[in-house]
Amino acid sequence: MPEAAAPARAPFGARLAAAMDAHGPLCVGIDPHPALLDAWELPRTAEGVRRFARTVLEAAAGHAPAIKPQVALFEPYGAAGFAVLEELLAEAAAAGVLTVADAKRGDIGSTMEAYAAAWLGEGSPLAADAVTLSPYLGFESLRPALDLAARTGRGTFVLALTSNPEGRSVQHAGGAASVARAVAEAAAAENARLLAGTGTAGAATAGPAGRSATGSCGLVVGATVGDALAELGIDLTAVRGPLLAPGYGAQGARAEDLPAVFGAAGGQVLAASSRAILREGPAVPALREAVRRSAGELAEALG
Ligand SMILES: O=C(O)c1cc(=O)[nH]c(=O)n1[C@@H]1O[C@H](COP(=O)(O)O)[C@@H](O)[C@H]1O
Repeated sequence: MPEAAAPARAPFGARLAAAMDAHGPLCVGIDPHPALLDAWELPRTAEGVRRFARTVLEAAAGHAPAIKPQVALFEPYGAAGFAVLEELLAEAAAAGVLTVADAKRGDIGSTMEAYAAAWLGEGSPLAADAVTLSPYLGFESLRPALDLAARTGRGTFVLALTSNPEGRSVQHAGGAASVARAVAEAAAAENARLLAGTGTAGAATAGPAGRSATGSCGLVVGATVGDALAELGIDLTAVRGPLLAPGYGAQGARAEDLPAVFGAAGGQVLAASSRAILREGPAVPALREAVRRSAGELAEALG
């Protein structure tokens, strides 16, 4: 797979920190569930998904630092669905909104190279600012994506403690030496390496405490995980990277719950919300109001 020359793009960690300073800690999920398309009186087709995604982007632009399209909900439309995703990523870039492709990729290293090229590679039509990754084939199996992200100024969010209750059975395994803790420590090592290096994968910023030196290797830590961090002895401030926190909104976590969950790492949190906002559509003003309300309560809770 040919790789185009690396661009003059600031590292993802620094770009996200700046965007969060400007617009707060909300990532708007774009999850075009069939039931939401019905509620918005849109067809269950790629064209329906296109109109849905454009509407959400219009409501979010200027009011949230990032959007997170859920790739699974574009996939059922095949090539036409991926074409809509490509358009959305390009339109978000033009609107100055960062994109997190929620693809949860993870495979053996040689295959991971191809996933990395698709979601993080220069010139790829599906390249986003960051992609979600699953580390359950071993954190180092993600190396091709981590390295390509560093070269292209893009980022990764690696699943550590997911928002669903079933996640515990794998992520808490090992007790004091839990799987989740190993993932967090590997991300911390990655960011330490990148921040000490050439400056291509993270950068010092003047943001609030917790974002003062933000690497480009983030973690996914659900807003619903309760006291799991204390229970497992995980220090997320040591990760020095952004924390994507789904579970806020439709899955039950409230903004006021976040300080207790994340403690001193609150400044690193980018809370993701999809259905709780999307249910307010299809009118752009109502959606925008939901975005502003969520962004406001998150900013107040996280400081
Ligand atoms: O990686 C994710 O974003 C993710 C990780 C996780 O632990 N839990 C989780 O809900 N998500 C995603 O975040 C979104 C949550 O959607 P809502 O529950 O509608 O806000 C979905 O697209 C999920 O796939």
